Amino acid sequence: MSIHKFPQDFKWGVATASYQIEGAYNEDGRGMSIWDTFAHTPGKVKNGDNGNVACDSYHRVEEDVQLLKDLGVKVYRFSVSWPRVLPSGRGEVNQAGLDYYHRLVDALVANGIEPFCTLYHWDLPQALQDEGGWGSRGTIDAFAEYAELMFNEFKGKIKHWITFNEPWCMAFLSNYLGVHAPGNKDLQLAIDVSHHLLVAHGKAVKRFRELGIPGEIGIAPNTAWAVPYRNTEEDIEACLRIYGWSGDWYLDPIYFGEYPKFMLEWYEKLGYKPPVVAGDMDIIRQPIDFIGINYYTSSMNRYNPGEAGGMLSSEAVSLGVAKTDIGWEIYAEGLYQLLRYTADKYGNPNLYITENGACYNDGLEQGGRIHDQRRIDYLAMHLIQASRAIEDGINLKGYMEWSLMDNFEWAEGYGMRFGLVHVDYDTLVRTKKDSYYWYKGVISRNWFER
Ligand SMILES: OC[C@@H]1[C@@H](O)[C@H](O)[C@@H](O)c2nc(CNc3ccccc3)cn21
Repeated sequence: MSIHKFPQDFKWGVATASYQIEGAYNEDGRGMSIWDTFAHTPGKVKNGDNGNVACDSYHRVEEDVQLLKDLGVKVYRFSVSWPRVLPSGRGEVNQAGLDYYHRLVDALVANGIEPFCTLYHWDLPQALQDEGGWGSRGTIDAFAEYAELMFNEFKGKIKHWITFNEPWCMAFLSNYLGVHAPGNKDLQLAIDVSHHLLVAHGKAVKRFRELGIPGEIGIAPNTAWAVPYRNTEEDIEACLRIYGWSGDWYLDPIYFGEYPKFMLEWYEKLGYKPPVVAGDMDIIRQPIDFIGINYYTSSMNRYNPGEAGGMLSSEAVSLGVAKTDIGWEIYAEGLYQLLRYTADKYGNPNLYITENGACYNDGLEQGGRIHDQRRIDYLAMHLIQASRAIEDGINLKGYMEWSLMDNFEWAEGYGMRFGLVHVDYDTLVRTKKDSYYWYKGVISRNWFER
């Protein structure tokens, strides 16, 4: 057994997202989002689930903040529903929507919890999608205006801002693979979306600086680590393309002002390229204060130019390790390798683990307890790697576990549970799981033994 310690000022937290927990999808002036449209479309989400009610967090601010206070977190990462504050995506503000986030932020601050605000966690106003969504350059300025509204409204209250959660999901999962809203399957569109969101990110960061908003701003790519099947150039390059796809493709323009050459050449070989307009790359490369790392799993990849290798000629093969209940392989070493790679490539910037967690669908036992020992084991394994990274000089500043509570798991619906707190979706009763108490202990001690 060893002791795993963390710095005194380490920011322990948990994360959620608006569409996954709020509900109240058609209340108090909220506009429709692309996820309302997608989830209401038969066949898109398992069991026909949707976020109409979700965890009803819109009506349970005090109850949920009490869960956060009891847990002892220093920060709470949540996202804002853009159509709740701007029902049409731009123009008329919905004051009731802003009031909800003021209630949440004021309750957090009153309980000594720092709000960590994600501006965009996938719920684009449907009105903007009707004009082309992220495939249209018009959405760039709409986002910049939305961001400016939120910066001014919460100036001094919210001091940690994330522009986008997982650009790869916004672009490729949603517009090339078609798994998420709006469900397109068009590679050039996905490349266009990637570029437009990067320009939107840059414009928002630029306004953040120009407005003199106190605090820090960053972005949270979902960076998948990949292990080469064989130590060959072909398999190593197949791995480079995997995390180049979801990480470097977004972080290189921000840190270096240009897309990664090896990925550009790959796409151009297939006949695709980003729709760069003069001046775009200078906007994108606004300096940011941190990178958010969302890490869950890794893959083992090998070169395969055939169908199994897909668009990147990179085929995933099993790591031969245990999987969580959603089928993702458990590979904690991948978290360390990803942190190392990111620190080495981008000049050891401040990093937060903005998401890390596990899907285990343990249910209520006799006596109302939920014994999710597998989640505790998963978290411990990954926190060991986080502590190792800090000891190796990586500027890891915090860890936000996904997620505070079970919630709407996108195309999987409510069948996949990631929460430290169990939610009964019939009664909406919250029940703390064993992992909640374990994580509470880690936070209070700032170390753990394993
Ligand atoms: O799937 C768990 C969470 C999800 O609930 C969060 O909203 C999202 O930010 C999130 N990202 C990942 C990793 N990337 C990913 C997302 C969707 C499908 C496959 C992988 C996992 N998660």
